[in-house]
Amino acid sequence: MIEVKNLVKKYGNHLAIDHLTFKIEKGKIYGFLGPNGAGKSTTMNIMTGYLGATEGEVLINGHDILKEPEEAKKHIGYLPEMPPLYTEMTVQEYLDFAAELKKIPNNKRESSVEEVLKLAKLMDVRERLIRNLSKGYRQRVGLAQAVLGFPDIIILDEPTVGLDPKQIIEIRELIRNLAKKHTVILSSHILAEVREVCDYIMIIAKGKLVASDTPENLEHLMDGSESVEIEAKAAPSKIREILRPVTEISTVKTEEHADGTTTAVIETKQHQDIREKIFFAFAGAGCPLTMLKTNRASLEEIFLELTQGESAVPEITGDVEDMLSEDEKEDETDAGDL
Ligand SMILES: Nc1ncnc2c1ncn2[C@@H]1O[C@H](COP(=O)(O)OP(=O)(O)OP(=O)(O)O)[C@@H](O)[C@H]1O
Repeated sequence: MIEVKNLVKKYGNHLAIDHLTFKIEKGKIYGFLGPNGAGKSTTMNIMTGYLGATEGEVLINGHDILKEPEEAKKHIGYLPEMPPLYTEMTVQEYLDFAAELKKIPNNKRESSVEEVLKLAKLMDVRERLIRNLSKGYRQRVGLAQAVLGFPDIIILDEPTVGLDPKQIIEIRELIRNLAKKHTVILSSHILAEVREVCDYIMIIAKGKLVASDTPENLEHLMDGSESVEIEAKAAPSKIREILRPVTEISTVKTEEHADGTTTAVIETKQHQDIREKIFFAFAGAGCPLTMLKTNRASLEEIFLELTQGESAVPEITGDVEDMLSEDEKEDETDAGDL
């Protein structure tokens, strides 16, 4: 569906995209995750034909975005980071105009615009001038424009920026609904958002793809990312002896405590679940286990590890309210005012 091959973008001497290669398959929600300045917007701008690449190739359903832009762009709807809205137009006028630009056939324009007005919950403001809308509503207008004509691929650069918590939930719902029929690619510096919405995450740091997988697999990705921690009433040597028959174990690190207990961090060779085996080994030896738990690296830890040294880290809370930046919180107060 989309193939990005060896993409390089230099701004002067600054290497913003450093040999990016990836494929996007049909019918999933993909998330570009990375700190500010990682190269997400640049990649999206190149993929949608807004920006030329220094090197490399982008194929959209087999069409080169630079060599056959018209054919390639037919398949894409794009919400850029700063949507170029004509603020002196009403919402309706702007979407009619966008439908014309997208070459939606005359007899389908009205119904197509009507459909996206409903979808983006813009019916009540359709006659308002865009300049009088709050940031949240403007974002919806940009989204409606991206979805207009229902292209196969919908690319959204930071789609929830500037929205209030209720709107964020609504837009996420909308994205999930879109994904039933379309391929959606969105970028975000908010980890919780990407984790919640996306089937597949691509982590970008300093213009490089540092990881790409499902959220679940990413959590298994890092070496030693899964380990079992136990505490038992025994000396370290006894614990090692009890664990010896469990062949899946690769390393055991022990720490002895003054109360006669020992904690041990046990790692396996291939992330196998060995909790039951550990339990029965200790039970068989008549040695009381006082604690047994799995330590898995969270996606937050993986993100930080992979993007270490970047200027900023993602917001990592799961709570929508907490996800708002200070600017966005200010917006929140007037988001309902239109
Ligand atoms: N027009 C430009 N001229 C020079 N440098 C640029 C330009 N646009 C982007 N950059 C630089 O390229 C790098 C990647 O920027 P980009 O906007 O793609 O990152 P991003 O991941 O989208 O970040 P953000 O979330 O802050 O938008 C950054 O270092 C940025 O400063």
